[in-house]
This record gives sequence, structure tokens and C-alpha cells, in this order.
Amino acid sequence: MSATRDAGYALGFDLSTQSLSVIVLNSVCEVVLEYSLNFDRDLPNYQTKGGAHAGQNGRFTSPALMFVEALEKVFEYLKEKIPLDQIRCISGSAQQHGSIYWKQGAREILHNLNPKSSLVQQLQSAFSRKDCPIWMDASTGKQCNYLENVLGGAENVAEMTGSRIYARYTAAQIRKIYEEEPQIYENTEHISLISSGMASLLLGDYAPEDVADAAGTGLFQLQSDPPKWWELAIQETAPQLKHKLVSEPVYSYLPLGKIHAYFAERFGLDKEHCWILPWSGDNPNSAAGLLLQAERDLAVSLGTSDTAFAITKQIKPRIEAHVYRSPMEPLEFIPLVCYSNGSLTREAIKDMDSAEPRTWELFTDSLRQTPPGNNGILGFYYRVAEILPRADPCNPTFFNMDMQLVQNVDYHTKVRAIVEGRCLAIKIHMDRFQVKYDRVWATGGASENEEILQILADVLQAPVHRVLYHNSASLGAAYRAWHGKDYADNRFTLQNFHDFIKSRQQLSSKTVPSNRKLVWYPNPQASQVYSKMFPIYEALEKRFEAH
Ligand SMILES: Nc1ncnc2c1ncn2[C@@H]1O[C@H](COP(=O)(O)OP(=O)(O)O)[C@@H](O)[C@H]1O
Ligand SMILES: O=C(CO)[C@@H](O)[C@H](O)COP(=O)(O)O
Repeated sequence: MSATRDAGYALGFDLSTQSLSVIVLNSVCEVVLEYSLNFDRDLPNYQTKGGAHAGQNGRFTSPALMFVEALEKVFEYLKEKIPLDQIRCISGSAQQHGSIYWKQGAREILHNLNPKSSLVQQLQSAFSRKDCPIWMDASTGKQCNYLENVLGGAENVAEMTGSRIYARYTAAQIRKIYEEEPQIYENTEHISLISSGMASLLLGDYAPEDVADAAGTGLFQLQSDPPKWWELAIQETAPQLKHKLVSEPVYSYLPLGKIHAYFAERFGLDKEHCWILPWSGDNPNSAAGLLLQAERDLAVSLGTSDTAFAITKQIKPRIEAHVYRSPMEPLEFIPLVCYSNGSLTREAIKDMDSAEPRTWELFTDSLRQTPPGNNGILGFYYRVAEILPRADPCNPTFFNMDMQLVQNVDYHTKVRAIVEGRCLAIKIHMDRFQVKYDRVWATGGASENEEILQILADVLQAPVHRVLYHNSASLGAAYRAWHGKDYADNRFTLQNFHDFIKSRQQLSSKTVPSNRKLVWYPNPQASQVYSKMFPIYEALEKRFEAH
């Protein structure tokens, strides 16, 4: 492996629920540029709220063309900032599970993209369904039951694929479209995950799924090597589905090809020298961006969703959580818990009973004014249907340590109850996987909040580290881009991912700036208070479980 300071750049994207972000890395893995485009603010014509449209009965979608336009806008921005002909490799992350429906003939449109016109103009009629079901969707209960029944039950599906069929899983979403919109299903030439759909735009052809994101479909054999779809699940989900997927999933390091001429001619990328690597899910790529070590690290991502995950070599799927594949090493796995009521629910508590949005400072001040354990008040608020536990939406609800309902809770106490509740849930649910960790890495938008990180440290009883670049998903994508390019350059000899990134970083002359407090240590007294709350929170949580 050879790396020099002037050997070009890697791009790492992250198409999350609310934004499309990008990180530019030089060849020694230093971040040279970060940029983020917010869907609600920067693309107001799509009229999204939090990046999505909420429909009836738990339906959540986002417009496919919004993703396309966002990509184009980010390239317009980058063109003014960096020499795009120096980009050597591109990969990305996307919110997991969501699906894009390409119309008959769309592949031809992708092949023949014309640099004289915008992507969004040319792709106006490329989608058989203009709205993509996304991970927040909770409308497919009927399809989940059907699929679990025909596939041998929830336990069997979890054993085969790493998770039972969840409402947001792609298999359930595809089946819903087949059942309820048969004409659309018929008109669909190809179905992508959002991740591979974005890679398809860059390639000018349908890109395969990578193993890590494929593991969130309900259609993939979790432990297959070489990677394989689960034939029975494909057959039972919808007729002809195999023909609507481009190929078997691929390892995340496998270069897919060079950038399409469209991007060369319109934005100045080098079509001979810019590799496209598979895109992956945002959580798996965060694991890569945080360089998570197996049996040592736990990551907590506080974005639109809250997630906690680790890397393991052994897997023990559980029906109330998920196991994905790692995008770093071919046979490592990611046990993960996911909560749909993350940042947007904390925002709703922050702004409760106020005509105007309040500042985060005010919310944080409430955390400062209340003690660990919240004077014995616990809180539950599922603003939208919750994934873990499977719970219907409910209003903010508060209890005392005798498990009795409490009314008239003040603002400060509500804020702490909701934050502590999430931290308690992460500890309880993650412990069921029996993963070992002695360090926690916090990432995502709410990891900016130092009071939340202190509570996390006290509840998890481990030091919590905040990373310098909280968008670890785009960082991980850019790391993976360099790693995959190296694989191509070295005649397809695969380097260990961690060793490869560290060897690149060692060539950097920079030291990490030390002007931020980067670790929050657990306070033993606070941890003791929380230990008493675990069984009570767990018992109360059962009351919310939908049957
Ligand atoms: N100081 C803060 N305290 C708590 N939450 C915050 C703070 N600053 C930003 N956030 C939350 O971060 C969220 C965005 O996180 P992000 O990781 O970018 O989301 P996603 O990647 O899912 O689009 C916002 O919705 C906001 O609620
Ligand atoms: O559904 C899951 C993971 O299984 C979510 O974590 C999505 O991947 C959304 O990610 P964010 O936009 O919240 O980062």
C-alpha cells in the first residue's frame, strides 16, 4: 500500500433521515471538508418534515427525487470547493431498510444520462413509485405476520436473517406494495435499498446491495459466505422478486466500477480514476467510522433514530433486536438495538406547550437542574410507533418508583425522565445480547449534548467518548472507499480494515486538537442510583408493549 499526501481524495456520503452529508478525506484520512444539506431547509419544494412525509396508519415515506436532487446539489457545492478531478473513490451510507422502486426502462435512463441536463430532470419518470417507504414506516403489520408465518416463525427468520420481520424491513415493504399497489409492482424493473440506489446514480447502472445493508431486508442469509439472498424469503415476499434485484449482495469492499461519464462531464470528476464502492447502511458505516473493535467497544448513535451497536465475531440473533453484517471484515457481525423515538421525540419534549421552538440550551439546563435518578420519576414517550419495545404511539407518561402513574410533572423533570429513559433502555436491551464493552462511543446530532453524554456514562457504567466528527457514517463511508480502492489497486488482495486505516493515519502529520472535553466518566454514586432503576424501568416498559 502506498499513500502520499497528494494522492487525491475520497468522498464519503451519508443520506440519513433528515439530511445528505459529505466528508472529504485526503489520502492520509484527514478530514479536509464537511458539508451537510438539510432536506426540510434546503429542498423546501418537497415539503418534508424531518426529511419525511407522514401518511395514514404509520406510513412514512420520502420522495426518491429529493434524494436525487440532494446528490446533485452536493456535487454543485463540492465543485466550488475542491478539485473534483482528484477524487479517487466514493462510497456512502444511507438510512437503512428504505427502498427505491425503479420503473421499467429506468436502467436505460441511467446508462444514458446526459450532462447537459440535471439528474432530477432526467429521472422525473424513472421511478414507478415516487415515494420511498423509509425506516420510520410502521404500516406493514399484516405483511410482517404473513411473512413470519410462511417462513417458519419469528425465531426461524431471526436465525436465518439476523432479525424477525420488522415493519420497516424491506421484505414487508415490498410485499405491501405487491399486495396494495399491484400495478406499481408490475411496472417496477428494479428495487434498490436507498444505499444501493444512490450508488446506482453514481455508476449509471443498478448497483448491488452490500452485505451490511442487505442484512436489514429480511431477505438475506446472515451468515452466507459467499453472500446469498434467502431464496424462500424472496419467493414468499412477491412473485418475480429475484428478477427485480440486480444480483446476490456483495462484500462491502468490492469496487463496483468507475464513476459514470455524467459526473465527469458535468462536475469534472475523473471517469478513468474514480472508483465507486458499494454504499452501506448508516449504522454499519458508523461502526467503520468509529473503528469499533470487537468485544471492546459499544457505539451509541443519537440521530433521528437512536441506536446502540457493537461488533462481534459470534452471533446470537434475538427476536427483539437485530444482527447485521459488518462492512469492515467479511465474517463479523453487528448486534444492534434501534429506537424510532430518538431526536424528534426529544425535540417534541423540548418544545412541549410552547408556541415557538425552545433552544437546546434550555433543554440542557433542565438536565443540569435535576439530579441523577430524577427524584424517582421515570418517563415513557412514544410519539411515533416504537420499535423496541413494539409499542403504539402514546403521550408522555410518568411513573414513580412504586410504578404508579404521576400527573403534573414539571418541565425539567419531564426532560430528564425522557433522556434517562432512553439510556436505561439501551443498557437493559444491549445487555441481553451479552456483548462485552468497556468503552462507549457517542455519535449523531444529540451527541453534541454533554449532559446527555454524562447520563449515558452513568447509566452504562463506562466512559463515553465523543468523536471529533460526529457524522461517523460519512466518515466510515470515506474510510471504506479508500479501503476498497486499495483492494482494487493491489490486485484484489484484501487488507485488514483497521490496520489499513491506521497505517494511513500514521502518515498524517496532524495531532488531534485537544480543546474539547472528549471523555465523560461514570460517577459511581449516580451509577448506583440507576442500578436500582433498571428492574423498575424494565417492568414498566412491558406495560407499553403492543400484543
Ligand atoms: N444540543 C443538542 N441536544 C440534543 N439533541 C440535539 C442537539 N443538537 C442537535 N440535536 C438533534 O440532532 C438531530 C439530528 O441528528 P443527526 O444525527 O444529524 O440526524 P440524522 O442523521 O438521523 O438525520 C436533530 O434532529 C436534533 O434533534
Ligand atoms: O432503522 C434503523 C436501523 O435499523 C435506523 O437507524 C435508520 O438507519 C435511520 O438512521 P438515522 O437517520 O436515524 O441515522
